[in-house]
Amino acid sequence: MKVGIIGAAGRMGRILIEATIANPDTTLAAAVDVPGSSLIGADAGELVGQGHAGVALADDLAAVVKDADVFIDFTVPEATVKNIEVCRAAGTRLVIGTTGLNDEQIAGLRAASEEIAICYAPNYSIGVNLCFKLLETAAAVLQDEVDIEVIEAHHRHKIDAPSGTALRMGEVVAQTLGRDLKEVAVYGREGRTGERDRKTIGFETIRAGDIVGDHTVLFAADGERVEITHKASSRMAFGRGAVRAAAWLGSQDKGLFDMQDVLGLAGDSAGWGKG
Ligand SMILES: NC(=O)C1=CN([C@@H]2O[C@H](COP(=O)(O)OP(=O)(O)OC[C@H]3O[C@@H](n4cnc5c(N)ncnc54)[C@H](OP(=O)(O)O)[C@@H]3O)[C@@H](O)[C@H]2O)C=CC1
Ligand SMILES: O=C(O)C1=N[C@H](C(=O)O)C[C@H](O)C1
Repeated sequence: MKVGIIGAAGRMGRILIEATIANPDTTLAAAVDVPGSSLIGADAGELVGQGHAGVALADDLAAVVKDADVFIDFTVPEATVKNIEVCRAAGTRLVIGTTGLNDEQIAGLRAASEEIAICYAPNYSIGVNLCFKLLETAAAVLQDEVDIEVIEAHHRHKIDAPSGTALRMGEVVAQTLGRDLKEVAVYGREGRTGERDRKTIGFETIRAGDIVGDHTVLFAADGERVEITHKASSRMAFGRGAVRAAAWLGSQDKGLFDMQDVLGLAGDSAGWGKG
């Protein structure tokens, strides 16, 4: 499968180049970053210390969109929205890891997936996707007898909060409990808050240092607590998963999928394509 990387000079982009080169099912065919970057024209393989790959970093997706079967986009929402349109016009598949898209941007993505195959997931690590299933079980068993809080920690460079993964964890729990996350979410607390309402789902965000990505969902009852925690110690956990998704997406013509589909875990869960 010929794979192109968008946001190739970024933290995840570099990892994705490495992961694409390392995966026996994928070949690096294109790499794109933002116009004006001093790295435009550099060889993508050399950029990540993997030797010459014969793929020069481009600054215009439209110019290289036909070079790959699937593109992987880990950039910013505004760029992702434009990239979706370029891929839609070219009929090229897209794996999206960018988080922080608003409802309107997600609606656009959903519309594009009627013409091309799109995989969109807030977290491509296998461990986090397993946690989504564990959260369904925990919420179904503990039901309305617990207070639920989602706690996440990331590096100081992260620009969106809460993380896409934390929001998805909240959605999975809320959907299992028959609640609407938009109505019950509480984002941080300050001042005289009053007693906690058991129906709410709280989110706490930490931004510090070089934390790759930690997520905990806390279910607290009177007398006991359950915590489901995932800690990423390397971005390669996300990179390997996203490249696996790209290889999988190659056999799809159109539709909206997420990492649960790639791993065969999709069912009643609250994936992007399901809600
Ligand atoms: N789903 C998942 O598993 C994961 C998702 N993420 C998400 O991925 C996204 C990127 O994260 P990260 O790699 O840390 O961020 P970075 O800022 O390190 O990388 C983003 C890259 O995209 C580039 N870029 C910006 N605009 C464009 C454009 N129009 N065309 C091409 N490239 C562009 C940036 O260039 P410049 O810096 O010059 O603006 C930068 O090189 C975030 O939304 C993050 O939350 C991260 C990890 C895992
Ligand atoms: O920005 C990051 O770094 C990450 N973002 C994703 C998110 O917002 O959930 C996934 C991962 O935790 C790393």
